Amino acid sequence: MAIGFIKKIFSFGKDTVEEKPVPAAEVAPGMPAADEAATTTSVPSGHLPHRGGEGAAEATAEGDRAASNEERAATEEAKPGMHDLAVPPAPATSTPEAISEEDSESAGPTARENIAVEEESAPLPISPLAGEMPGRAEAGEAPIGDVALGDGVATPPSVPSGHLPHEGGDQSETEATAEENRAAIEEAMTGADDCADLPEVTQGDAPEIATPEPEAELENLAAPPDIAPTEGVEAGKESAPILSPLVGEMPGRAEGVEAPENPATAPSLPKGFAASDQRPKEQAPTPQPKLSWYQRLRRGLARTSSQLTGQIASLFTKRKLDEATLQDLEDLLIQADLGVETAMRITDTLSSERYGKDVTGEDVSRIMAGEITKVLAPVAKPLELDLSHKPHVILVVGVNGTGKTTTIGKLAAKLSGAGLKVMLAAGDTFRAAAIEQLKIWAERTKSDIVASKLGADAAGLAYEAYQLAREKKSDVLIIDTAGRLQNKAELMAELEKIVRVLGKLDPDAPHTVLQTLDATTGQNALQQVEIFRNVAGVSGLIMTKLDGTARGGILVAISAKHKLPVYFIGVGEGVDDLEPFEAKDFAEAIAGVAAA
Ligand SMILES: Nc1nc2c(ncn2[C@@H]2O[C@H](COP(=O)(O)OP(=O)(O)OP(=O)(O)O)[C@@H](O)[C@H]2O)c(=O)[nH]1
Repeated sequence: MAIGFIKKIFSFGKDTVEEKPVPAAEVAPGMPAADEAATTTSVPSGHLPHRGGEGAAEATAEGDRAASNEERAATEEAKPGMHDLAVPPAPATSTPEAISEEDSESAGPTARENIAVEEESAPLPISPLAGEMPGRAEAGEAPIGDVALGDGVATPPSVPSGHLPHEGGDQSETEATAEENRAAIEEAMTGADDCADLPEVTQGDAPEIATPEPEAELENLAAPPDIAPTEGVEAGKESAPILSPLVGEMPGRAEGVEAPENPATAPSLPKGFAASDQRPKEQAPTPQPKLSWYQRLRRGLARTSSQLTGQIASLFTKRKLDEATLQDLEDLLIQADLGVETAMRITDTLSSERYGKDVTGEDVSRIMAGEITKVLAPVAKPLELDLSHKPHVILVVGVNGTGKTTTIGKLAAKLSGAGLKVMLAAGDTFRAAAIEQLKIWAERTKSDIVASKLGADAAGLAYEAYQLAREKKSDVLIIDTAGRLQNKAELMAELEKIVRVLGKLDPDAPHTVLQTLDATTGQNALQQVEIFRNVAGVSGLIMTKLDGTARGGILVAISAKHKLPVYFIGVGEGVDDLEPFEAKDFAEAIAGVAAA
């Protein structure tokens, strides 16, 4: 094997490629020959992630999600081993280092037998949806760890958007087929705009349970023979045949009552009359052109900026700049989540330029945009991939619903679109819909996928996925994780374990730990970063949902405090709605000044 080879540093998002020699010692076990590493395709955009963090702040509960996370803990307790899954046609494994101590029970070779690897565009089976899975229900039903994927739990037709329900509901038998289920999820994942306002399915929404077709079973995941019927699910019950009503019972066909032949036919007018129809003609709706990502960003931040500019304008009406005004301005900026540090930067600059003089709202906005840009510019960095790792491992972490799975899909699309070999690992083993969602993303983006069943050990899955990605010579492995509140100690410990287990295969892995932040969150996001950074070594951020009613100011406060790279921003649910983070664009959008 060649010792000296070229380590290619790929910057993903911006800029270009940098080459530097790598000492042989850096080559991970199982690494391919140097020439293999060097032949990888170029990727869009440069910066090395940094890891680690300072002391964690005390966490606070995030009300409405707390209950479901407690259930997750219960699910965790009750989840079965992975050995009850059927063996997939897995490639031969060379386990470079055995997992020992407390990790061995989950990440050892037995776990390997239970992982399903699906090649790109293989037909996928349908799995039950998140909220309908036992162990996820609000009512605290017992988890059914033994239920393999493919035990179809269908989406009720009213399930909104790509974010499938987290909460459970009553279960009932339906005629839904696996295909319908899958179609519903796919539709939900694409119908961003249409679904944005739909309510989340709650416990009372009675999700439906589909009777799975035998062929719809996962080819490599089988239900164990001793599967117990879960509460609310009547296993093996035959569905009643659908009977059409008798003719006499049909509306308008009751005995002796014949429906008018054609009620819609207008009577013919006598000679000398003419029919006129004054009703407004129905206009075919003109399709709205999709806004550019920048327009969506500005629209998303409009609430923050218009509130700020409105308040600033009224503060500076016919007033000379004095101490009291500066103090009022500082308060406004802090209320907009910008953080004390940035608020003081802005007031200091304003004071040094205009103290004792007349000041307009526009003056303030201009200075504000400039100072925010200065805070954000150092963190607006491309996501750098070191493809000599083969694979570069990206672990995606964050609180529930912050957009991890969706962001992984978007990243995979960019990477595989650039010719890289991508593997996804469905490490969110708590939520069936998350597994299904990731499978769909894998299919769409022509990525390989490693998935296991609901309730499987996430650290074991991550370990197996890493080994398989090495064997298949994937360029990038992206590992999804279950969403968790930052104040749930046991779930955070599980995340720590995933990181530790990956480190057994390569001490530098995971090479990037990405945290997704929901832009609509506000102040809590600061604390999320603090805790996840300490537990999982977050090395970079992606802020999602900046197209919604975003409170983007918090990203400024986070950047000022943590100085973590912000790689991308999410501006929609579609596959292309992920943009490299640009400090100036973002600052101008918050300050409400026109792009220069
Ligand atoms: N508008 C908008 N919606 C987004 C964006 N990113 C994700 N979403 C939506 O947010 C919801 C949650 O996204 P997921 O990707 O399921 O979030 P998650 O973090 O994986 O969720 P858990 O698995 O519960 O932890 C879905 O409806 C997504 O379509 C974005 O940039 N803009």
